[in-house]
Amino acid sequence: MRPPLVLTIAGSESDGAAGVQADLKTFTALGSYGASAVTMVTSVSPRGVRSVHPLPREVVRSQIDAVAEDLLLDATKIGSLGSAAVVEEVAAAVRAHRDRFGVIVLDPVMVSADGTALISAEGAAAVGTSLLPLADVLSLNMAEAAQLLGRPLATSIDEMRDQALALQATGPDTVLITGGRLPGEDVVDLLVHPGGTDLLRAERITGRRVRGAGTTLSAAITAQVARIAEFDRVGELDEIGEAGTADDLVTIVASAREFVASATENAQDWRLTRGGDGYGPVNHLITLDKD
Ligand SMILES: Nc1ncnc2c1ncn2[C@@H]1O[C@H](COP(=O)(O)OP(=O)(O)OP(=O)(O)O)[C@@H](O)[C@H]1O
Ligand SMILES: Cc1ncc(COP(=O)(O)O)c(N)n1
Repeated sequence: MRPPLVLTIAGSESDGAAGVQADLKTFTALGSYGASAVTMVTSVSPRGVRSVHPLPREVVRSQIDAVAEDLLLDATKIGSLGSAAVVEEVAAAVRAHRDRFGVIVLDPVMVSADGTALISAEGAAAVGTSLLPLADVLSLNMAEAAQLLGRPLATSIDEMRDQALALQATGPDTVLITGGRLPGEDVVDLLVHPGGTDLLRAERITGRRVRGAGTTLSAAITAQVARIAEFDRVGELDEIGEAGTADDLVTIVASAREFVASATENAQDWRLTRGGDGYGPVNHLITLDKD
């Protein structure tokens, strides 16, 4: 017997709102065992990013190989990578044993919420050429979609759909473009999958500025994918109802969005900083809240 097992390949983010820290908390909150391979170290506070240090490629490779050679992974999330060298090393590590990583969810983090670049231009280009073809699920915001395609930011749902289809053509079966940046009363995310296109609407939460929602969403999708793989393994798919059918990813994404929305709402009143300002995290551990 074993729990759903998930690996995150991503950067450390010192204030715990995004990056590996947010991934591991989210995996835990959703019942998965989380392993990690750290790709870079960032010094971040709610006021912004102070420094970004990609790790040497061999350090990243060694962590991935150690985990993938020995642990029975159900799913892997790939997040922030920092440099073209690390992107290429991660792609090489995955290609060497593609079957050992389970379902791969790629969240190609490019820019932090305060506008700081988290990867070089060559690194971003390498994500497009080397990692997109290896991903099963691509989860990204509108700015990341535009950058990967070399197009302007989408200004309508139709343009989001065109960009999602263009990204799907590069490899991943399922592409989720999140629409936090598209103005409107509702937030609309767009999901393209083998069965068609779905628009996922939710009421926009207004209030304090949030950081880490995108990271938490892709981590929640990864954890749910692993949970379904685990139910499948032990022959208990019936117990989770719809989320075990052909519409898996639509249901999984919808439930991951609900998780992020509750985690965002729940942390609206948090004041973690001395000055009380800056971007606030979501409450990743909302499922463990006893109140
Ligand atoms: N104001 C909001 N109210 C409700 N949901 C939101 C809001 N903003 C974003 N979301 C949801 O959060 C998820 C992440 O979306 P977003 O487009 O903001 O990604 P992001 O830019 O990577 O986020 P972040 O930089 O905060 O991590 C999506 O599911 C989106 O619908
Ligand atoms: C190491 C690291 N990873 C990711 C993000 C951004 O995440 P998000 O897009 O969720 O704000 C970040 N700021 N730092």
